[in-house]
Amino acid sequence: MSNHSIATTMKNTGPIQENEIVLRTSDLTRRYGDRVAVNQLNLEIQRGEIVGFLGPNGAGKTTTIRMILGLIKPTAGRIALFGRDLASEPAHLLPRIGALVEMPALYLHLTGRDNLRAFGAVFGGVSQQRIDAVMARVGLQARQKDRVRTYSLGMKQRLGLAVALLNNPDLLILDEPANGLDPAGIVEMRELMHRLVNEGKTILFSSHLLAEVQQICTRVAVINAGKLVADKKIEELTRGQGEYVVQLEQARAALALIQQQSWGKKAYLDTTGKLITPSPQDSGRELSAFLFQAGFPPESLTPATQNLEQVFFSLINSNSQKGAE
Ligand SMILES: Nc1ncnc2c1ncn2[C@@H]1O[C@H](COP(=O)(O)OP(=O)(O)OP(=O)(O)O)[C@@H](O)[C@H]1O
Repeated sequence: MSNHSIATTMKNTGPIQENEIVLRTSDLTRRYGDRVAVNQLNLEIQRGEIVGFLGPNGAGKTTTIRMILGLIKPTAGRIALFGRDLASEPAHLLPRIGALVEMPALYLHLTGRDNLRAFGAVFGGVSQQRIDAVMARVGLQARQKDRVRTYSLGMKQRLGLAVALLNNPDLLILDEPANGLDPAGIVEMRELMHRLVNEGKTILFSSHLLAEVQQICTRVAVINAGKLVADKKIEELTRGQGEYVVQLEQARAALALIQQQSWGKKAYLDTTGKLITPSPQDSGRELSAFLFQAGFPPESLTPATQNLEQVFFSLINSNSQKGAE
């Protein structure tokens, strides 16, 4: 992401509806001179979703996020928040977004609590009770009277999130929220994001930690060179291609037999000795019946899945090749 730093939230101004489209970008484009940083991007996020926004370095994620936060203007295209046009009503709509972008701009010489007081004073209408609630939400009560200078990176990140939550925003935009966190901090951040979504918030977040994204997101939007290359539910994206993972004794003998079948030419053994194979008529039941009849009863048989990392790299590579053609 860029070096831009912001931790912000603004005032909540209205209820949101069930199944509401919280964010929609339509042909959103941003150019810097001749370079197209974001290229006709169409994204849609519904209330209650946690959407992972992925892409290699320089793909256009930060530029997109900065446009959604009203920090830079699109060259072309539109952004609608809660069904209303951002360009026409920024003062009404931006208060409903809380954002944590890169390292939050905190006052290091003040305590954690005084930071929230200071941001609360800028936003207006933030009560002491709200500050208590937000401190508890991010698990910083015990350290709230310590100066932020003494905080770990993970604690600063959580305080940044507390600032973003101060005014109870409907949509949270988090740019690399796990940035600099240790494994325990990453788990805490994941649980916190789950709790926030269970409370009715919607989250769009960027990350380079694909295993983390796979665990946390309901949906993933991938961009490359400013263009959307995938926008799918995690299960759809990681679903295998009709192959099965079979654990059985005599895997090698079963493989030899399967490879003689018209449907089984692509079968192989993985590094742990499991049999990875297509199935007759693409059905797990048919494969199981075949193995039983052939005298190779399977101990287990499950549809193969791909991990997000494999999917991500194949998407980015195939997209780059298309671009080069
Ligand atoms: N202020 C700017 N002036 C000129 N070019 C810019 C500016 N900001 C971003 N760009 C260019 O726009 C493209 C997209 O950058 P952006 O920071 O949005 O990518 P990103 O997906 O956030 O990358 P990363 O994962 O590295 O943070 C890059 O080619 C970048 O060099």
